[in-house]
Amino acid sequence: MDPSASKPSSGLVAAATSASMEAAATAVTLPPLAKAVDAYKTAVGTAATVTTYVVLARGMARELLPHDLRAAARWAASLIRARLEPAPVERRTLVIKRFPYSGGQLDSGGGGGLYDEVREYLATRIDPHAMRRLCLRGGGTKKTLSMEDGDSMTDVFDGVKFKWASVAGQSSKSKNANANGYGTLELSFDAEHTDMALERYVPFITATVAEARRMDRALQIFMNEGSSWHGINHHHPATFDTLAMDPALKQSIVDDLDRFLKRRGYYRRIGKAWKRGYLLYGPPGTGKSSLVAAMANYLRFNLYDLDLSEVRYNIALQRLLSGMPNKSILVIEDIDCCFSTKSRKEEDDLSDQSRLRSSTHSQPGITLSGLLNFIDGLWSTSGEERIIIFTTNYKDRLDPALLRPGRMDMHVYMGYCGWEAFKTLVRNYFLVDDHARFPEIQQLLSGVEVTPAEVSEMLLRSEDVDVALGVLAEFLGEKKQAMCEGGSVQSHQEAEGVICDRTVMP
Ligand SMILES: Nc1ncnc2c1ncn2[C@@H]1O[C@H](COP(=O)(O)OP(=O)(O)OP(=O)(O)O)[C@@H](O)[C@H]1O
Repeated sequence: MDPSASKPSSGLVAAATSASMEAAATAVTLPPLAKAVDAYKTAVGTAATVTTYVVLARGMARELLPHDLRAAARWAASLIRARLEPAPVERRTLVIKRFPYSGGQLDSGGGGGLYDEVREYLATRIDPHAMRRLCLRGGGTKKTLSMEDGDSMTDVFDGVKFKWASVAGQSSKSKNANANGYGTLELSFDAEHTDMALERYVPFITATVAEARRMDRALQIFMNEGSSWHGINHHHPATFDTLAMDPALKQSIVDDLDRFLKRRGYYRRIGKAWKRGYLLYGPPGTGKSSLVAAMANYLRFNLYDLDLSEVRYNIALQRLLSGMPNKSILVIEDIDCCFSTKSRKEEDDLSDQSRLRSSTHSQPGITLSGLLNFIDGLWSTSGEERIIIFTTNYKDRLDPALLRPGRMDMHVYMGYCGWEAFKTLVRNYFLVDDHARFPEIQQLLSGVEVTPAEVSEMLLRSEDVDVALGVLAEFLGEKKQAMCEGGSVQSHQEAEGVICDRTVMP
């Protein structure tokens, strides 16, 4: 056989083989775009087929199924759809209007009204970075941010979103310039949170603003004239930082106050009046008045400094005490000097008739039992969150009725200047924590009775710490000498103050 005769056929075979190889190569190297196009074509084809079937099925159903059956199917389909689709959330909106005071003046100066309270509250919640436009108002150091009319912001309370919108007033209705201010604040929220908005969120705003205003206000000290109080601004600079006393004692007072403030619910539950009594005792110049001022500054409570020598009748005392608001401190200084030495027992032994006389206008004079009864009785129930402080230089002269447990909850001894108190004073006056003369002064302090007031006076003699400490060392040396010559031996048991908590606060 001629080998050439088989050539063409082998050429065809070769050509066919190479074509199939090319096709195979093309299939292997098909680019992703081409694959996507193929997939798209397949999908379109499938969709067209499905659509055709649906149209056919609907046509057949229309032809074959009776009208009632079709209506039932439609109803079932809509029911399923309603179940699957989330229901539109119902919203509620509270409109808070800015009402004018009588005489057309707007309620705008923070003087009251829910509108102002909400504005003040929102000023603390606004995120300046999240708002495109903001209003800045106020002057001096007090500036507040608020939303522009037409803007809105979201506040989250207890995990729930509350949306606030500022809506412009309708100034076009009136030519009156004041009308520009009749804007409203609108609070919107999901309907299911209506109770929360009204019963918790809005009261929370009101309480937050009231507290912020209280912390912001200037403190006042009231003094009694007759049966009324007269207040002046109270700028006593004493704070717990500046008070020179044993750090542990100081901390225990601060902790006690903090606990007291948090205990509204607790006092209600146990059926006790929400008040706390402190008896501060110790020699003159040890800082009792300074501690009272520090407590007032810490709590931001106004002080009511009661001068009992000004009060002649129990009825006047009752009027004064009833006139004290919540969150205030009643101070009676030198309580040992306020009453005659007549003991509570003797007072209790008085006949009914004499007691009646002592509580009427016919017999002037305030009795200790009258004061205590009123503080424990009516006064306790007519207000909340009140502190009573008695001070004395002579605790041993006090009537036992004042000292019995439950009356003055905490007894605080303000003692002579010890080492820690001295270091606080030097830090306050010279901003130094250590000095070459400290060891010498520490030694001297351990042997003399010197009050923080005396030490303060010496430190004030010079602005130069070296000179002032030299003056103090000399003063302490002289005191020590005088005491040695007088043969007095110092007991410094209470040098830095001792605390005696009569009723342990749970
Ligand atoms: N513990 C203290 N810490 C800081 N300063 C004090 C302290 N004690 C006294 N001082 C200084 O002495 C001055 C008088 O003190 P303060 O009136 O507080 O003492 P007091 O114990 O209330 O005296 P008195 O019993 O005479 O009323 C204060 O203004 C203060 O400058």
